[in-house]
This record gives sequence, C-alpha cells and structure tokens, in this order.
Amino acid sequence: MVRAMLLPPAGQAHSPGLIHVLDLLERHCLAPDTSLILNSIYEDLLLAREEMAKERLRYFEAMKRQRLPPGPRPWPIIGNLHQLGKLPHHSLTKMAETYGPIVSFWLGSKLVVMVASPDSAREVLKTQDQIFASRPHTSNGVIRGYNRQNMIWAPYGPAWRFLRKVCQLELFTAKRIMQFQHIRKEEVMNLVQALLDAGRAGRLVEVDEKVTEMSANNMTRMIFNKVYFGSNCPSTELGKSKEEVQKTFREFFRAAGAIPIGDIIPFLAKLDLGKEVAKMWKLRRKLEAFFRNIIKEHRQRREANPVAADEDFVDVLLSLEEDNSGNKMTDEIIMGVLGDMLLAGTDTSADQVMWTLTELMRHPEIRSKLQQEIDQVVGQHRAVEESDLPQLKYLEAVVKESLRLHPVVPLLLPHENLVKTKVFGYDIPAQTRVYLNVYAIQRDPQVWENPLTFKPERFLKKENKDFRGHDFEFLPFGSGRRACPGMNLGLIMMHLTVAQMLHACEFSLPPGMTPEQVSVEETFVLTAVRAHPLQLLVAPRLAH
Ligand code: HEM
Repeated sequence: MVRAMLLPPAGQAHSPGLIHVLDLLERHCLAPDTSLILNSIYEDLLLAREEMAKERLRYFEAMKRQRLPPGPRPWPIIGNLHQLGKLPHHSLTKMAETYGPIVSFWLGSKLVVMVASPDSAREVLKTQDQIFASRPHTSNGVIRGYNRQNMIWAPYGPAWRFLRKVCQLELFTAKRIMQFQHIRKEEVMNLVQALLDAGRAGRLVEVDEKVTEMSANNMTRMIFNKVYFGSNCPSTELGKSKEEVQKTFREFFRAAGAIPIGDIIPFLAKLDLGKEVAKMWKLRRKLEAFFRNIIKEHRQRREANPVAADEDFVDVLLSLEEDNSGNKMTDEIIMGVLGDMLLAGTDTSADQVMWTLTELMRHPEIRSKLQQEIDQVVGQHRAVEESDLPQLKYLEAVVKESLRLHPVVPLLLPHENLVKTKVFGYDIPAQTRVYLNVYAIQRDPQVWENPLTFKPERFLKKENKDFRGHDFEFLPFGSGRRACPGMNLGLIMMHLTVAQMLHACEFSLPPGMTPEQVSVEETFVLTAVRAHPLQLLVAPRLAH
C-alpha cells in the first residue's frame, strides 16, 4: 500500500534507492498492519521523499563545486552502501584497486573518503593529523558515550584531550601496566588450565571462547577488580547472576559495530529500522545500572580506606573527579570510559591472539620453531614470565606478522575532519568520514613481498618495519593523535598469551583436517574476526 502511494505512476522513472528503502520498510515495519502505524509511516515517507530530493540536489551541487577524489557512482538515497557488502574492508580494497589510493564514496548522505596507500595515510595521520583527528557523530557515541563524552567517539577538542592525558599519565603508564602484571599471569595460567581441562580425554576444545573469557577477566580485573568468567568467579554479582552479567557483556561487545541506518540516512532516523537505536538504549540502561553499582562500591571503599594499595582504573578515575585544570570527571564520563576500555581492550587482544593461533595451526613448521624458541629461553620447568618476552624475537616476528596479515581493526575507527582541506589536490569538505584502509595497505604487493603469505621471517630482517605508527606501511594500531592508547598493554597481553599457550599446550587439528583446511574466513563487526571458531585438540606439553 505504502509502495503504491510513494512510487510514481507506472511507466515513469523511479529510483532504485527508493525501492530499497521500501523493501526495508516492508521487512521491518509493516508486519503489524495497523492504520496508525501506516499513517505515521506514510507521513514520514512523504517527508523522506522531499528530503531525498534535497539530498540529491545537495550532492550534485557538491559534486559540481568540489574536486572530490574519484570513486564509484552513488545511487540515490543509499549512495554506495550496497557496495560495501558484509566485509567492507575487502570491498573497499577492491574499490582502491579500481580508483586508486584515495577514493570517495557515499554512505547514504554521508561523504566518505578512504585512503589506502602509505603516502595517503601519512598525509592524513601525520601531515594533517590535527585536521583529521575527530570522529564522526554516531548513535553509538551519543548513546553509549553519553553524548560523545567517551574517548572512542569524542570529537577532537579539549574534553577528548583531557581523557587522552589521563590515559597517558595515569592509566597506561609503564608503572601502571607493571602493577597489573600478576593479574595477567594468573589469568593466562587459568586459561592454560581451562584449555587442558577441556581437552581431557581427547575432547575438541573451542579455543576462541576461552581466550575471549580470559581477555575479559583480565580487563575487568584491571578496570574494576572483578572477574565474571571461568570457574574462579563468584556465581552472583551486584544482585545479578554471573550468567546475566556475561550476557550483558556479550551483547555489549556485539553491539559495538552496529550502525543504525539513521546514522547515514538521517531522515530515516525517526523510523529506527531494525530497532537498532532502541536496542542501544536498552543496552545502555543495563550497562549503566551495572557501572553505577561499581562506582558506588568503589566510592564507599575509598571513603573507608582512601589509600588503596592496588588501585584499579575506577579508583584512578574517581581520584580525578576534581582535577585542577578545570576538567571535571563526572560519573557519565567515567561510565563512557569504562565502556571504552572494556570494549577496546577485550576483543581486540583476544581476536588477534586467535588470528595468531589460526596461522600457527596452518603452519606447523612455524609453530614448532616458535615452541623451540620458547623452550630455549624459558626451559621446560617453569611458566613464561613477562621478563622473558624481550628475548623471544621469533615470537615478536610471529605476532607482527599476525598484525600485518590480519589487522583486527582493518579500517581503523572512522576519522573526521572538522574543517575543509585538500589531500593530494582533492577537496575534502568539512565533516567527511575518513576510513584508513590498513587492511589494503598491509597486503599491498607494492609494499610487501608475497603479501598474502604468513611469513614471520620478514620481520627478522634488520630493516624490518615497525607498527608503532612511524611506518605508514604498517598501522595496526593507527598513528598520530588518535592512535590506540592501549597498544603497549595489548602487545604484552598478546605476546604473553601466545607464548604461554604454546609453551604449555600441544595443539593439534581434529582428525582428518589438514593445516590448509583451517579457516581464515572473516566476519566484520567494526573489528575483523574469524567467522568460524577454532576447535582444537589440546594436550599437556610439559611434565608439570
Ligand atoms: C591487539 C590489541 C589492540 C589493537 C590491534 C588495537 C587497535 C586500535 C586501533 C586501530 C584504534 C583506532 C586508531 C585510529 O582510529 O586511528 C584503537 C583505538 C583505541 N584503542 Fe586500541 N587496540 C588494541 C588494544 C587496546 C587496549 C588493550 C586498550 C585499552 C584497554 C585499547 C584502547 C583503545 C582506545 C580507548 C581507543 C580510542 C582512542 C581515541 O579515539 O582517541 N586498545 N585501537
């Protein structure tokens, strides 16, 4: 019915974009066929039609006046949305092969520029770092970030600078990272034990799940001194069962990549197709109740005992409530930052560990070379210590190669320029979304020899590339102002976990499976994760 009302009479041209929107509407909204809903949708759609016309006009005006980077022709309304597919970093890599290292395209009415070469990345992240240091406005930032007061989605400005300073001077100092060393050691040992227990009697073990749980425990212990996964955690917490808390966390991690259609086609925001925004609010309410309890507990404990020996992140943030620079640390900011740390610290490290293990299962010769190195440095009678890591050069090369071939944040987080600028002679209007396609850069045959081969040896050469943001061929943590503040912590967690697992466990493939059959298929949810969990046989490797 709505379709009939909106489409032009038969025989006249109509836009494929409109058909797409109508399809979506029918799928999501028209099931309860009440006249009230239909009327409201009808009115919204009439407005939408007007907006569409204006949007197209704005687009063509913009195209006429600007010299945008080359790119595919957009469809009305949806722009090039349909070309991104399920794995945007793959589709965008193909787009760069067609149009060159700097490409423009449209997500709905939002202009996006993708850069996909070391030179263009250097231009954006170094030469014009300050200009491109903002983040686009997203529902995620507004809802989960308390109106973009969190770190990940904060626009570039004094509030974000204050939080970065807190990271630099308080949360991720070498001393603070050291303070949590015992937590990492315990959690990694618990992981090894859990893997060996689960693998008893030749049972297949789903390794991904155990590694993610270890990573979550590691983060929650550092952030607010609690564990929620594994056999060591209490069965209830703050009036909730352990399972309820775990479920909330899982929903939270999953929702991180959601982009409601209204974020890119604003006139559809009101309709909230797929109910993405409603789900985000529901999740925020759950998380907020949880975080408020955590903050309350910490306040009470701090009042009773102001000088705690083992301060966690919440203690540090509470101690900054009245900072003398005039920046106020409110509960909302604290909750936004807690969410950031949980989100940015848990899955990234766990997924990168799993990519590393996946490649090691595909390459038994590399796995045994790595185990030999660990045995040489650590021996067979004690656990791996963090102090062993600097001597494990092959391990370093293996992790680097995993970060190169499988960057877990393949397009970085979206950047945005607050003012208009030019890159390589092309106009970049203010508030353009900028994607840095590090996936394409790190697999570029002009930069890397045999880029699709997993070959850690490439990083043993003297002139090997560094990932700390100085070599624009290798940017798994980004570079410049918005680069990952948790890099050092993430690196230690990855190295220790891989080393300890390989040292203590003998992993083998299920009977009948060959190394080449280990899947490297991906799914994309802001991070690139493996599509199929890795199931392995796990047996003890050491006598103790
Ligand atoms: C393997 C581990 C990790 C990888 C590969 C990784 C990668 C990244 C990347 C690519 C970005 C976006 C950079 C950009 O947009 O230019 C980022 C941002 C961020 N990461 Fe990480 N990260 C990891 C671990 C961590 C950990 C352990 C934490 C903290 C506990 C963390 C906290 C953050 C935060 C807060 C941001 C947002 C920074 C901002 O917008 O200013 N990350 N990370």
